[in-house]
Amino acid sequence: MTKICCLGAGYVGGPTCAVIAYKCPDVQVTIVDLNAERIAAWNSDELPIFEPGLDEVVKACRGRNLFFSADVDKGILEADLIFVSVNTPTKKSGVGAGFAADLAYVESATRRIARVATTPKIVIEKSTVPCRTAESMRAILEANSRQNIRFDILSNPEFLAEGTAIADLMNPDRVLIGSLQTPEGFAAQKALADVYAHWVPREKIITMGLWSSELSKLAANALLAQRISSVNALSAICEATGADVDEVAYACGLDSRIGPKFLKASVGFGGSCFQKDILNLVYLSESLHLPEVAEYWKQVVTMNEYQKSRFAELVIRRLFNTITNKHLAVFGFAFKKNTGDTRESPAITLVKHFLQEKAHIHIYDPKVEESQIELDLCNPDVATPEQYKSHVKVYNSPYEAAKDVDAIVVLTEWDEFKTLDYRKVFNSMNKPAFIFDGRLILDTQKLRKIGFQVEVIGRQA
Ligand SMILES: NC(=O)c1ccc[n+]([C@@H]2O[C@H](COP(=O)([O-])OP(=O)(O)OC[C@H]3O[C@@H](n4cnc5c(N)ncnc54)[C@H](O)[C@@H]3O)[C@@H](O)[C@H]2O)c1
Ligand SMILES: O=c1ccn([C@@H]2O[C@H](COP(=O)(O)OP(=O)(O)O[C@H]3O[C@H](CO)[C@@H](O)[C@H](O)[C@H]3O)[C@@H](O)[C@H]2O)c(=O)[nH]1
Repeated sequence: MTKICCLGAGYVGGPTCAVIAYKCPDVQVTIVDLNAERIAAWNSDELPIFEPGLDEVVKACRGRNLFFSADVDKGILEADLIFVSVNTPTKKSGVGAGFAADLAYVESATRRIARVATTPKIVIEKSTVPCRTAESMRAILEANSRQNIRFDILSNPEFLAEGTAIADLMNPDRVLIGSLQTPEGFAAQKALADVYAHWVPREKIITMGLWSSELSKLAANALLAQRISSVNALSAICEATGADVDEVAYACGLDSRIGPKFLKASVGFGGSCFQKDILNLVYLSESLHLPEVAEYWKQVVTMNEYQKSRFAELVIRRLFNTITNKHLAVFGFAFKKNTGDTRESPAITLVKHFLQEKAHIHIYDPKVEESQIELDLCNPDVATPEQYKSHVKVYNSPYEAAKDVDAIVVLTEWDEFKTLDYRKVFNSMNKPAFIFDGRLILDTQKLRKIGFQVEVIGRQA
């Protein structure tokens, strides 16, 4: 029986390896993590992350061929294939601070594999890493291995999006496997391809060299984020001219060369990946002495910041140029719908702007825990604990959150926001009652008929 171990039971390691176990009953999968609390949650009825369909997958194979454990060494010792799916955040200090990926977790995981392994291993980079990281991993493994053990390194970047992770994993557009172009590299590539081939058609499993595979992951995220910044840049032109950004995106998306996906204007993209991976690409370009290339990609992030500030300024301007002591309901705190993840959520930046203006914020999100909101806002970058206590309140219902507020600001595109009883909401609000749709999901005509003052990204009032 093939044995797989995954280092890192996070948003990627958990769902990815759970789906492997689900689709490959003949493979034993053990997901390990240094964080024992997270492992305990994976072994409980309340999984540590919310992802549609994940519960069913985990419950179907946990204890059968899927195991969650804090015993990292045992997982490494027993496995034939080891996924490294640890976090690679943007560096906060030192060389490359604010841009480069912090590879400390990848390195420490690699050193642990080298120290513990007693049999040959195929080590698979699942984390998103800068180009040529596999080379450093190989050097560490070869220099630190106790006996003369063979390690083969593969790059197998993950393309799942949160909120649709299980569907993406069950039916991926492609599975990418990079390896050294040597007979041993090809053999390792085949061993991993055979696992995916349990459910992914062979023609969707594509293979290439290590460096192309590593770079493809950064490139895919950069191209996706670039589309959003492009449509958001157009949204500013629409607001100034009377064009409608949804109509413009629709017209452009019908061109088969452009395609309709990822052209939804918004208050800005969030999530743990886009900004981090573009900054990583910017750093890589600078390191390669390609300043024009670096500047080009950096603009995608600059535009995203501009979009968030632009929206905050719109709210303040429409509320008669001051929101001091006004009450605003923030609908949605997650970075997108169908996830409880708040990493780099635009809501954090928007609330920061509002708190700087001394507004009172009522937050409602169907999936984000109050403790998470406090963690995100109560930090030196956003608000002091006193400010948080006196100016932020988290609610369990959108109706409660909207009571006695001057404005509602929609920041996440949760489906439930489309079908609320807005007459009831309107009646409970201060007048004039404003609603700002940062996700273009609401029926503005209906809202105006009720009496709301409505503002939408990418459309004139
Ligand atoms: N979140 C996504 O949607 C997504 C999608 C594709 C790729 N990625 C990439 O995948 C990687 C992981 O992302 P994530 O969102 O799952 O991160 P995460 O923070 O949710 O999970 C990472 C986990 O790794 C654990 N860890 C760190 N060092 C370890 C070690 N030495 N041994 C065992 N466990 C260790 C941490 O405790 C943590 O639980 C990142 O490189 C990210 O860029 C993320
Ligand atoms: O047309 C769009 C599409 C998305 N977004 C926003 O963009 C952000 C990212 O959304 P999405 O890409 O759907 O979610 P992620 O989970 O961040 O997934 C991205 O990042 C992952 C981590 O690298 C990759 O694996 C995925 O392929 C890539 O889509 C969110 O704030 C969305 O609201 C828009 O504003 N407009």
